[in-house]
This record gives sequence, structure tokens and C-alpha cells, in this order.
Amino acid sequence: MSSLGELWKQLADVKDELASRDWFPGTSGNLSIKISGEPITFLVTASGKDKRKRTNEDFVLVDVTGNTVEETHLRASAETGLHAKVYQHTDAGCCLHIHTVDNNVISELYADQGEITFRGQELIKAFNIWEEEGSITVPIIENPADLSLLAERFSEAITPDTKAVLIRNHGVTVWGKNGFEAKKHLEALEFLFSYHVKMRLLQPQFALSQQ
Ligand SMILES: CSCCC(=O)C(=O)COP(=O)(O)O
Ligand SMILES: [Zn+2]
Repeated sequence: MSSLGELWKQLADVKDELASRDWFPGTSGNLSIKISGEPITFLVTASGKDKRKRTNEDFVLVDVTGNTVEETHLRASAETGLHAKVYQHTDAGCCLHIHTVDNNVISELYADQGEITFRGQELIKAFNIWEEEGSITVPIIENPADLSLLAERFSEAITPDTKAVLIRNHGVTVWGKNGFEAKKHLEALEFLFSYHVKMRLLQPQFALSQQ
């Protein structure tokens, strides 16, 4: 079992790598790593910070209600409730949320369908899907201003196969059993989003061929 300090470092390293990809524009994004399962506690990014900077005030320890477990002047991420839903409804050990142009464009293009499915792409294997005709579906939910409603809609979208949820014109939340796997899933999804956007620009009939 990893110590709190080891898990802090694991999350800080993932944060640095995502920052190096410029995936935290305008202080957006939040990350978490599970510390205990019963009761659920996890480290989550402090709200409103520049996630490109590495400091010893980057994360706070919270319980499943999103309340801080220790006395602190820091505020947990405004979207802590979504991370809590992931730990309640999946066996994830790490959860990552970022805003990119590609994930926002995909979420808007396919919002009315409520999901997007990717198939025929090598990177689907990053989700441990090895079948010839393997596919991965990402649900897309609306982005209500009420964050507890957002967390409810988000948890309703999680099925046993779900590895990520797109929030319309907001961002994507992805998880995995640890920091390495969550980052692998996130990188693979962002590749699939980017490929899809570019193909739609270059070949307008591409979208139809993917239905
Ligand atoms: C400026 S981004 C708006 C809030 C958001 O969507 C986000 O991901 C960051 O919120 P946090 O409270 O985690 O900093
Ligand atoms: Zn966000």
C-alpha cells in the first residue's frame, strides 16, 4: 500500500506532465488520487490555482462529501463532487479532468447524440480493448451551473464500461486504477478527439462513416 506522501508525488508528477501539454488553460482542470476506500478519502487539487505550478499547497485531503479532512485554509476543487462520484461508482484510483479545445468541440458536435463512439483506431487498445472491431463510447452530459446537479448527471452517466465522461462545452473527466492508467486513458482520448476533429475538417463525410 502506498503512503499519502507517495500518492501525493504520483499525482503531482501526473499534474506536471499534463501541464507540459498545456492542458490547464486559465486555471481550469482538477485532479485527484484515492487515499482510502473505506471510508473514501482522496487528495484533490485546491481550487482556482495555476495547475502549471508545483507547490506544497497543490492538493487537499477530502472525504466523499468533498469536505476537507484536515484543518486548512485551502478550498478543494469546485468539481470535487465529480471525483467523489468516480470513487463511489468505480474501482478507480485516480481521476483527471481537463478542458481542451478538442474535447469541447467534440462535446458540442455530439451533445444531441448524448455520446460519441470511436472505432477502428489503434489507440482504443489503451483502454485494454483488444477486439478486431473494438470500440469505446464516451457519454456526453449537459453542463448545468448547479454543481450538485452536474455531479448527479455525471454519476448517472457512469456504467461498468465507462472510463470517461464529456461535459458539454466544459471538458472531459477520465479515470484509471492509478495515475499511470488514468493518464494513459486521458492521452488516448485526447488523441481520438483530435483525430476526429481533424478528419471532420478535412473530409466532411467522415462523420457519417463513423456512425
Ligand atoms: C476557470 S475554469 C472553471 C472551473 C472549472 O471548470 C475547473 O475545471 C477548475 O475548477 P477548480 O475549482 O478545480 O480550480
Ligand atoms: Zn472543469
